[in-house]
Amino acid sequence: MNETLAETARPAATTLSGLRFSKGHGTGNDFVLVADPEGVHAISAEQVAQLCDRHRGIGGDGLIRAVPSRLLDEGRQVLAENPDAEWFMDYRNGDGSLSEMCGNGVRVFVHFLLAEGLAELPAGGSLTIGTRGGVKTIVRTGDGYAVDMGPWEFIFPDDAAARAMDSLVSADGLEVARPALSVSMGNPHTVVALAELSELQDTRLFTAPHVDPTPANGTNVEFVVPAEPLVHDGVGTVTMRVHERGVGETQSCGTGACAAAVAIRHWAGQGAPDAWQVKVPGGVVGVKFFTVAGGREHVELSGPATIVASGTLS
Ligand SMILES: N[C@@H](CCC[C@H](N)C(=O)O)C(=O)O
Repeated sequence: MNETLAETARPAATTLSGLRFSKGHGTGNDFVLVADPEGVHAISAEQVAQLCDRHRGIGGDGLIRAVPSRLLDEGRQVLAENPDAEWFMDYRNGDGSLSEMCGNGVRVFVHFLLAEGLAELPAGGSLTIGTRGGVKTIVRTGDGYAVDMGPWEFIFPDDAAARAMDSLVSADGLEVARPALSVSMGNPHTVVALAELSELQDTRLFTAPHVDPTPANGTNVEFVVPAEPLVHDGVGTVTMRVHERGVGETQSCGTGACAAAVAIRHWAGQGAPDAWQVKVPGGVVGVKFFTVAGGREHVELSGPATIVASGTLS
């Protein structure tokens, strides 16, 4: 199991029997969702792995527990930053490991809170939630939600602005190791550019790509092919496949799409657009760069969110 983030002290694992759950996805990145308004369901890493098992469980790339921020140590830190962040997205990867952030998960989480009547998001309004990657603000869009994901950063910052690449990635199906750039969206990503869609198809992601050097807490690896031409009507387009830390290949990764847009824009240089569409096996997500008060650049991720089923664990 991926030991990425320190576990804080938690109560003994909950009994799963009788627990209500929903199943949802954002562009095919799928999650088991559990509402825990009393903060009494400390679902352990092992239980998450059981529930996310695609043959013996419900199946999912990760599990999201909705818990009031005031009932979690990490949540209380978030409340100090923003007292409006009533709900905390307690996210775990399918293998039970913690991650700081999940971009598709945030949209599905908000959709779940609304469906369960736990929060309100009136048209024109916004909802603020807590995550291990900080406070996120969400608004509705025509076909889903847009999330202010906050700022991005280079993971290996030395001279990064001047440098195109900082690591080498090898994967089954790629004959030689490829140069890559590592970007943090709260969680770690390593973006590898490929020249052709056929090369992207031939890359095999059953096993984790090898990244050298690997970011300290492991990394999610995005393989991207820029469109030709790259920009159409002011919007850049990129096609992406991803191998996620703690999961394996997934149909989509929201934070990965943001990291891919950061890397491609960096490689494209001056004049590259601030609006991107990222095509993933499970659909399309939008990424935009914008400047907030104080001059810092933030990334917005947009896309759909769907709840497909709800039930009770036996
Ligand atoms: N699929 C997510 C990212 C989930 C976490 C990731 N596997 C990690 O360990 O950082 C997304 O949509 O961002």
